[in-house]
Amino acid sequence: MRTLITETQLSAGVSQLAHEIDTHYQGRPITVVAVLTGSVVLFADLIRRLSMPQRVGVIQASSYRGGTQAGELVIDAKMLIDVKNRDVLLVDDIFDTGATIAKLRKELLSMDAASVATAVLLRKSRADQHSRRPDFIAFEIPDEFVVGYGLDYLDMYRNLPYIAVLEPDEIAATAAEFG
Ligand SMILES: O=P(O)(O)OC[C@H]1O[C@H](OP(=O)(O)OP(=O)(O)O)[C@H](O)[C@@H]1O
Ligand code: HPA
Repeated sequence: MRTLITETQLSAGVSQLAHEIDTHYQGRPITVVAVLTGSVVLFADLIRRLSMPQRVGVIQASSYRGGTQAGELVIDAKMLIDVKNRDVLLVDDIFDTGATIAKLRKELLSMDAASVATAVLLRKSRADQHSRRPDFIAFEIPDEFVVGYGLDYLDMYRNLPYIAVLEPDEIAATAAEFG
């Protein structure tokens, strides 16, 4: 595993992300929505650095079940709190193809959220992305499969305190052992 972003760099990046979000909202109350499962580590760190009044909620979206390529995107909003007429900040760990963020944003707007802004820890640089960029991005990264700080392969590695690239032989070894 090759470390891409250290624990110290993550902490500084999340603080900077929170600062940009604070500057944008100027103390206005927001509803922060975590995209389960990958954003849980970022979410816990981010909301404690934001200074405006917050309601917090969760929504589940999953498309990488068991693989490193996106499949069908399934959204489960059963646990989501009411977002009608609220300014929503949607928080996810990674913007890869961008499909998850794009679909969730539409979903929240269809629930009559007053506004939906998006914040991600990582944005992958790849050619075939949804055109709307996240509003707040902590780190731009190359197009490699990464794990740690909430990001998984086969639900493993979410607990790592840093972001690492999982090389193809490690992907195969993980699948053989835990798949
Ligand atoms: O930009 P995209 O190509 O849509 O990819 C990004 C999404 O993929 C991952 O979720 P995943 O489907 O793996 O579910 P998980 O959060 O439960 O790991 C990640 O947490 C993002 O939500
Ligand atoms: O690079 C990634 N790693 C883990 N999960 C992901 N979901 C989209 N891209 C990634």
